[in-house]
Amino acid sequence: MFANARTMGNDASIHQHKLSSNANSCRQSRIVELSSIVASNTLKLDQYFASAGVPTPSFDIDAPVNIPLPPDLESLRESILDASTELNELLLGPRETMVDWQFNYYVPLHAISHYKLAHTFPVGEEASFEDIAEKSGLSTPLVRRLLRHAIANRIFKEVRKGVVAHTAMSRLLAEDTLFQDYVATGEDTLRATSYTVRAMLKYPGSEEPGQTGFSLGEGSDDSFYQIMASDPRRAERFMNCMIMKLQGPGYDVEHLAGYSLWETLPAGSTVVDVGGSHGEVASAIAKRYPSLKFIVQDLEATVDVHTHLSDPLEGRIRFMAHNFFQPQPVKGADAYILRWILHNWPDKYCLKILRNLIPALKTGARILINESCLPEPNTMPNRADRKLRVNDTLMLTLFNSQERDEEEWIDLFRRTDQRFRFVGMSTPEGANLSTLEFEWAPV
Ligand SMILES: C[S@@+](CC[C@H](N)C(=O)[O-])C[C@H]1O[C@@H](n2cnc3c(N)ncnc32)[C@H](O)[C@@H]1O
Repeated sequence: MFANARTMGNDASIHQHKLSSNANSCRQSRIVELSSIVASNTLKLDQYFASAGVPTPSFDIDAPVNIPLPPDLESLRESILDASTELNELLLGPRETMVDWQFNYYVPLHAISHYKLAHTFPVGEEASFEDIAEKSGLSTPLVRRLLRHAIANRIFKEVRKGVVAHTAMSRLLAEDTLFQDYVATGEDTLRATSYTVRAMLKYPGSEEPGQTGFSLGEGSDDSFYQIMASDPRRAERFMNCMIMKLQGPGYDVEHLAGYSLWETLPAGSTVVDVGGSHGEVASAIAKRYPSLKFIVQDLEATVDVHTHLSDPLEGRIRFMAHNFFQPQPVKGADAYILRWILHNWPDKYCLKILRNLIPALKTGARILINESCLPEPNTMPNRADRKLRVNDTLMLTLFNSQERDEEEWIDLFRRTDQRFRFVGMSTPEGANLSTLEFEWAPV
């Protein structure tokens, strides 16, 4: 009887195999389709690495921390990442995909950051858990547990039992100060994240920057910027974290400097960059268009320290302290830029910022918004879409603000004043930010 059952079982599995082979010969399953995308595109990348003499990706201490690729191959890399993520999640299945078993990934990272564990021995050398414990003041068992969690994520490696060495990732933690600040800031962001729904419950529908997950997590009614202003080191850490996040071609100011409006402006035109920070955008446009003049406005504390410009730009770029919640003092300029300003503010405050421009606007003046523009559903590769949605929720957590789609941007201007005319939107190849152009058209 047992023998029969075994035979039946074998027959059944053979039958099942035949069925799935037949199905596959009719139509490839999604997982096979994805694995083919991964295989063929990875082969192309590997051929490029070999022909360009670029090392293939690795976590060795000397490995490049970014993968340097020309734009056409960058899109190939994205397609591999998208396909392999989908394949991974299909094979995990719905339940395991949603169960975030890495929810405390940041505990070892924060411990490494606080106790400077990556600094306890030089890159290229080895250290025992005991050595690291002695230098950090933590106990050996705690160091072992925390580092083995990190090691499972390729941060350090255990070269022999009880002895660790650096990988490319632990090297970043040891040597890259921007990256160190990025990790340290993650602690603030995680706390704020875990308070987001609590803030929504406590302040339903709030558009106040002091009623966010961030503020609630801090036990404060102050906004993110007020809290940062009270702690200069924390503010610097956050700024470094932003600099790190924005490295790479997607956020390059050259995308905005290449915008079509600049070449149509008459010689001597004035462009105002509202909240223009260090003047990077103004400098990039000024270098390409020597006949344009710029005024960069920001809060007093920011503009004071950023007055060093290269000679040819001196005289064409002027810095001015201006709070954009006050009426715009530069009247009759040809264009006003707001790059990455409005996504930090809920609609209620965006309306105030935009209405403060109106008394200064001459007929035909252009307002350029340079911001993320959320895509229509199902129009963007999944990884890029996830990044945008992560940022949108982060805006909620930190500011009670949001990222917006094209319709929402147009609607924001319509609600500000019906006399704004939408001219158009463009997103250059490879840019993470879109430019939306509006014209002041009172008649
Ligand atoms: C996300 S940054 C964008 C900076 C710059 N536009 C860019 O694209 O790199 C926001 C800027 O708004 C400035 N800012 C914040 N509140 C402001 C206010 N009330 N008035 C003027 N500038 C302000 C900040 O100092 C900061 O430089």
